Amino acid sequence: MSFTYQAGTPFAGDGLKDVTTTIKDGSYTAIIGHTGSGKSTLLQHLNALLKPTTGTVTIGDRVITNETNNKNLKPIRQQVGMVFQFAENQLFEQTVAKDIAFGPENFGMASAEAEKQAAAMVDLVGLPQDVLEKSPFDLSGGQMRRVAIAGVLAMKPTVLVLDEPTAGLDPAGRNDMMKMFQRLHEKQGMTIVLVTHQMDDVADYADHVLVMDEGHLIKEGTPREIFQNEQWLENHQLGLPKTAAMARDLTKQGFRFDPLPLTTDELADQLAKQIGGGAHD
Ligand SMILES: Nc1ncnc2c1ncn2[C@@H]1O[C@H](COP(=O)(O)OP(=O)(O)OP(=O)(O)O)[C@@H](O)[C@H]1O
Repeated sequence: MSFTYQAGTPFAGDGLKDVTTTIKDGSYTAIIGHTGSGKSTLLQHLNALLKPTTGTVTIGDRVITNETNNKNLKPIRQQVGMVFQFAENQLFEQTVAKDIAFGPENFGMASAEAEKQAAAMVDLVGLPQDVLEKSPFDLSGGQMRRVAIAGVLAMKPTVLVLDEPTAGLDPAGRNDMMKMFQRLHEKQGMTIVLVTHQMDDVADYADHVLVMDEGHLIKEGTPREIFQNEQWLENHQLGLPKTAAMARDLTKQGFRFDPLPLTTDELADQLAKQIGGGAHD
């Protein structure tokens, strides 16, 4: 598919060009690429917020083209939950419970049922029950973002699409949030699609990676395949995960790594072997 912003006007601009790919059910897919490469534009096609200018997007058994009627898109919006950058900016209700219940109620769920659902979602995102009656605006930034995510999860999506979900959080908050998505992926079998500039998160969590550049999908594969060629990454303004960069630096001191470790566990294992067992003895 291809997508042109403001197609047919003098302001037309390419967003995506000839992108062909499949995001598998149950996968944890990361989308990387430098600023303006088309990541957010691609995400918005995953729940038909944008429709392809040419070509098709197939979500489950629904085929979206430029001609698809907006009326037919509601089930897709329920199935594919979208967490935008700085999702907390979209909170607006008087209480956390009402904010989380807003989506399900809008989709026809009875109010009492939706509030029960809100209580369950607060648990799922790791917030205490007493936030339910608070104003979302009295919470910390990290808590507000969790409330926004709870509102998306309340729709019971099978796919969770995340656009830089940890931007602006401190390291501990980032780590907690990434662990939360990992739990949803592992325990509930959710398909996760993550746009990120954090190569460490790609190495730690993703099983598949799409690399975007100037609206094109220029490479896809496992994290190991994507991170195997540092020069190629540099040419596309991308870096190595910190662990891999550290291992590469250690090769200058005589250490040998094959393959280059992508996670701290892999680095520790390979180092232990080379320094006589180390902590593993
Ligand atoms: N609403 C818009 N109208 C016109 N052009 C747009 C619009 N949004 C994005 N674009 C253009 O489409 C291209 C892809 O942008 P997109 O936001 O998808 O990139 P991105 O990879 O998500 O960038 P970032 O990492 O900065 O979020 C860019 O050239 C951008 O300028």
